[in-house]
Amino acid sequence: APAKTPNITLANDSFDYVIVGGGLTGLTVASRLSENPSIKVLVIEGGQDNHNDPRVYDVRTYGQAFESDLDYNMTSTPISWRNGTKLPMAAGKTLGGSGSINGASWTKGPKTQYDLLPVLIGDESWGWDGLNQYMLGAEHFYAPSKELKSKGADYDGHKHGFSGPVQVSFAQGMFGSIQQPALNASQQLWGLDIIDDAASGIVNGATTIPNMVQPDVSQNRSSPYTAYILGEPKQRDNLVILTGHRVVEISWRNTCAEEDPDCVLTADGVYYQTSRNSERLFVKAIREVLLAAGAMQSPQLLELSGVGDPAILKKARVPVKKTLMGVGKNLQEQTKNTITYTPKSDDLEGSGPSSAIAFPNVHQLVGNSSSDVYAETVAGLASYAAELEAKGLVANGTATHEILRYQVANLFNQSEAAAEIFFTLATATDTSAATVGADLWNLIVLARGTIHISSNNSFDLPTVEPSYFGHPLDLQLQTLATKQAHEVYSTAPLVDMVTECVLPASIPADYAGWETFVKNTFTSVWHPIATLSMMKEEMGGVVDNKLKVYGISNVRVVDASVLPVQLSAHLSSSLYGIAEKAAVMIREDQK
Ligand SMILES: Cc1cc2nc3c(=O)[nH]c(=O)nc-3n(C[C@H](O)[C@H](O)[C@H](O)COP(=O)(O)OP(=O)(O)OC[C@H]3O[C@@H](n4cnc5c(N)ncnc54)[C@H](O)[C@@H]3O)c2cc1C
Repeated sequence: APAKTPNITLANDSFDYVIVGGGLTGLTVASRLSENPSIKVLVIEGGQDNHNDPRVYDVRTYGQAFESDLDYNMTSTPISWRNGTKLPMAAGKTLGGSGSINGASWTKGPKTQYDLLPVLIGDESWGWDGLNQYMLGAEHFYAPSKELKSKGADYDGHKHGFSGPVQVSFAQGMFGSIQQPALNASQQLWGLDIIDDAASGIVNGATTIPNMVQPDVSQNRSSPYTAYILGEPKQRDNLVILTGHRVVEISWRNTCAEEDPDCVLTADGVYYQTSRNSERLFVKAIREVLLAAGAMQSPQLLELSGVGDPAILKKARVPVKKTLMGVGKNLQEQTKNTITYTPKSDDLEGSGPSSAIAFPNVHQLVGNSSSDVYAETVAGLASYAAELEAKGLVANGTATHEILRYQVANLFNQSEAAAEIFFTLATATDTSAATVGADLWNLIVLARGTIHISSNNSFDLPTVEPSYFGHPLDLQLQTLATKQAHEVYSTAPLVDMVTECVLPASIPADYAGWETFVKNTFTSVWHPIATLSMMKEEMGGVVDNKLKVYGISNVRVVDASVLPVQLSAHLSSSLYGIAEKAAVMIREDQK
C-alpha cells in the first residue's frame, strides 16, 4: 500500500513546509519537522511506495532497480570516444529515492575534507566536528557478533551513534572467501594499514564496512522511509506524503525585474502533476519550500522556475525570474571500472553484500613520481579553472582554482584516500558461476560538469554532462587504480584464490592498454553532488550557510546538490547529517 495517498484536495489546503522529493534527505527533514504537531508538512514524491518490493528491501538484489520503473532512467550526454554511448545515471524513483535502491554501504569521508566546507561558506559549524554530530544523530549502530568479527568486522565504539533512526550493522550474510585475503593483498601491494572503522574520519587504509541494514537475519534495508517514516511518524496527522506526483514549478508571490539583483523572490507554493498531460495542481507553502529532489532534479526545478543562468533559461524558453549563475554547474561525478575473476571455490562463505574496501592514497597509486605529478597538476590549475568558467562548467573560475588547489593539496600533502577499490563477490546462480572482482573509482575528481534543462517541461529530464575525465589527473588515477586492483589479484594471498581473469577479457600489456580499457568500459558511480553548492555567493555558490537560495527568502535546498566538494566516501552518512542539520536550522527560524 502507498505511504499515504490522501484523497484530500491539496489544492484547497496549505502546509507550513512543502518538501519537493521524498528521498533520503526529504524524508529525514519531513520526519524531524513534523515532530512538532502544530507544523504541517507535505512531501511530494515522484515515485511510489515500494518498500515491500525485494528490489528495495533486499540489498542483495542491488542493481535490479536500475533502468527499471524504480529509476528515472536519466543518462549522461553521449561519450564521444564510445560511439556516442550515453551512460545510465541511476536515481531512485521511489519513496526513499536513491536511498531505497543504493548499495547501503556506510562510510564517511576524512575529517580534513569536511573541514573545507567552513572555508567555502564562512561558517565553522559545517566542519567535521559540527556536521559529524548530526551524522551520529542519524545513526543506530550495532556492534558485530563474534562470528562476524572473525570475518573481519571491526569498529570504534566512539565513532558511532547509537540512538538515531538509520540501522547500521554488519550484514549477517557477510562474505568470507576472498574478502580478508583481498585486504591482506592490498596491504602488501600499497602498504596500507588495516583501519578498524571507515566512519572515524580517517579513511586511507583497508577496511571492512557495515551497511544500512537491520541487524537481524532478515538484514533488510534500513531505507530513508523505513528509518524515518514507517512507524510513529507515519501516523502523524500533520504529515502528508503524496506519492506518484511530480513537482513541475515553484510559484512566486512577487516578480523581480531581471536587471534588479537586489530584489528578493518569495515562493508561494508549488505546481505539481501526476503525468505530462495531467491537470496542473497547486499547493501553498505558508513558510518555506524545501528542495530535496536530488542533485540532478533540484537544479532542474529551480531552472524551470526561472532561477539560474539566463543563457540556459532563455534557450529553454523559461522567463528569467532571478539570475543565479551557479545553478546546475560545478557537478562532481566519479567514474567506475569493474574487473572480475573466477574464484577457485564457488562457496563465498556468505550471501552478501560485499564489504571489503581498500582506500589507497595518491602516493600509493602514483609511486615515485608523485611529487612531479603534484607539481605539474598545481602548475596547470589556474588555466584549467579559467577554462572551466569559460566553458560554463563553473560560475567562478578564480574561486574554483582555490577549491581545486585545496583538493589537490588534500590528496598529495594530507595523503587522504584518492581511490576506492571495493572488492565484489557474486554468488552462483542457476545460470552463472560465482565471480569475484572489484568495482573501483577515483574519489576526488577535478572534473566539473553540469545539469541543465533543455526544455521548459519538467517531464523532459535534465541534460546531464558529467565531463568524465575532464582533468588528466582523473584519468590517470582511474587508470592506476584499475591496473593496480588487477595487481592485487596477482598478489598473495589473493592470487591463490582465483583461477582466471574474466574482465578484462585480455589483460592489457601496458599502462596505455589499461587506459584504453578504463575509457572503454567505465560507468558512472552515481554520486552526483554540488549542482546547487553551499558556498559564498561571490564564489559562485547557490545556497548560503542556512541552505537558503541566494536572493530568495523562503526556498532552501537540503539534498546532495548542496555538498560543494566530493568526499572520499559513500554519501549517505554525510547527507543524513546535512538533512538533520537542516531540520535544526529550519526549526530555529520558526521562533
Ligand atoms: C545506484 C546508487 C548506489 C549508491 N550506493 C550508495 C551506498 O552504497 N552508500 C551510500 O552511502 N550512498 C550510496 N549512494 C548515494 C546515495 O544514495 C545518494 O547520494 C542519496 O540518496 C542522495 O540523497 P538525495 O536526498 O539528495 O536524493 P534521493 O535520495 O535520490 O531523493 C530524491 C527524491 O526526489 C524525488 N524527486 C525528484 N524530482 C522530483 C520532482 N520534480 N517532484 C517530486 N519528487 C521528485 C525522487 O523520486 C527521489 O525520491 C548510491 C546512489 C545510487 C544512485
